[in-house]
Amino acid sequence: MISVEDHRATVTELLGTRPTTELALADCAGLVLAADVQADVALPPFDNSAMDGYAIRSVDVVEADEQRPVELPVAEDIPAGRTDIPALLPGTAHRIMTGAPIPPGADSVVPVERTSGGTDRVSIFAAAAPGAHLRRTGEDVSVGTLALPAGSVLGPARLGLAAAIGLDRLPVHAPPRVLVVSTGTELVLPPEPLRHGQIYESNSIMLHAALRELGCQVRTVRSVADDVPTFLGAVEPLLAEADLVVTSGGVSAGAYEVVKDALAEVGVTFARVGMQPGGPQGCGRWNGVPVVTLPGNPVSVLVSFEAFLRPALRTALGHTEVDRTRVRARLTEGLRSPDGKRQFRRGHYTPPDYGGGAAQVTGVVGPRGGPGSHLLAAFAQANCLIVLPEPVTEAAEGSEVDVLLL
Ligand SMILES: Nc1nc2c(c(=O)[nH]1)N[C@H]1C(S)=C(S)[C@@H](COP(=O)(O)OP(=O)(O)OC[C@H]3O[C@@H](n4cnc5c(N)ncnc54)[C@H](O)[C@@H]3O)O[C@H]1N2
Ligand code: MOO
Repeated sequence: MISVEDHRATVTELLGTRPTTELALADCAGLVLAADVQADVALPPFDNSAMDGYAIRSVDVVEADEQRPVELPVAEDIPAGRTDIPALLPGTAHRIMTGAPIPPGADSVVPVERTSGGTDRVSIFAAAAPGAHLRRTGEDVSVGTLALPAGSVLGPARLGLAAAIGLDRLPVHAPPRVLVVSTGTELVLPPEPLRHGQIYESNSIMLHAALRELGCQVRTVRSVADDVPTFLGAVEPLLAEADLVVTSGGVSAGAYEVVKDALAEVGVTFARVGMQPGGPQGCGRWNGVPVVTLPGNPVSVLVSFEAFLRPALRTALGHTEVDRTRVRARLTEGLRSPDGKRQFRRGHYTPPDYGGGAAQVTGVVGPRGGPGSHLLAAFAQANCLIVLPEPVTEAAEGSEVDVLLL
């Protein structure tokens, strides 16, 4: 039996590091930037108005108040997008909209609410401090500065910044093309009705969702019969277009272990990992393509994904944070775990309540469902995995345990 750490290290090494590619911004969400990005455009690119109102010289309205408004002729109208901007002459105003360039000569903007709102002449009801409601060139980003360092995870704000400085593509660690293959003669797909002995296929849908969350491109083959020639015939032609193959099922000790039977021949190795669920695992290369074989039980599939594939793929994609957030929490009920195996129980974590009189510092966690690896509905109610280390056989109610937040 191999340890969880050893198998995780093997899978991580197998997947390696993804090469760099350039992708359109819309395809970069969740990926990791592969090189520093300098700004060639300042933000804002020009001095502009933060308000709809009137661009003025502050000296022209120092005396203005509600009782004695200052009236100015409105010389120009400057909507956002106007590119020819006439200078402001002393004793005049330009009507201006939010985001429009400040005319040369103006040093302040009076919001429309503090004026009569006129288009020929305007009464200004309040003095304006120099610089009021102006957004200065480069106050957010100046030309030549580092806008985004390599290693940045490209979330909405960072992609927005890249777009704002005029980029339409970014260098990222290329998302792998993952081929997901579910095996099992018992598997059927809707709308086919279930006959006794059949079940609906669900593992490929879980894996697809989990892989998409990491930014992978996913192709699925949803129900391959437990027959070696059928399996090879369905998967081998697709290998050339895959950077990784992930299979489910057919790897334990039965008489019809299609994945094991087909892939042991080509050099994929199979072993038992000291964990529950997810004991039977395999990995290796098939025609040079990395293959990770997961056990078929649905809960085992998703727990194996969390334990091995998620950290390996995040490493491959250039993330520095590859693990789930780990917290300590008090068990709301006692749990048992097999000796010598790391147990991952599905749980529901409630964070500490810092309010009120008796502030708690530790959250609480309770299991969802038993240890059985077929209990998918219980997993669907969970928000965490409770980790009971290999030597632990009992964790009492009220004791502190490690929790991985999903
Ligand atoms: N004699 C032994 N039997 C089993 C052992 C063992 O060590 N000795 N290990 C058990 C453990 S632990 C697991 S996990 C499973 C893993 O078996 P396989 O990887 O060969 O998976 P299958 O037998 O193909 O399927 C297991 C289970 O999951 C259902 N399944 C499979 N694929 C899907 C899918 N795509 N969607 C939904 N459900 C699926 C399948 O119908 C089975 O019920 O072996 C134990 N047995
Ligand atoms: O190890 Mo199996 O994955 O428990 O059900």
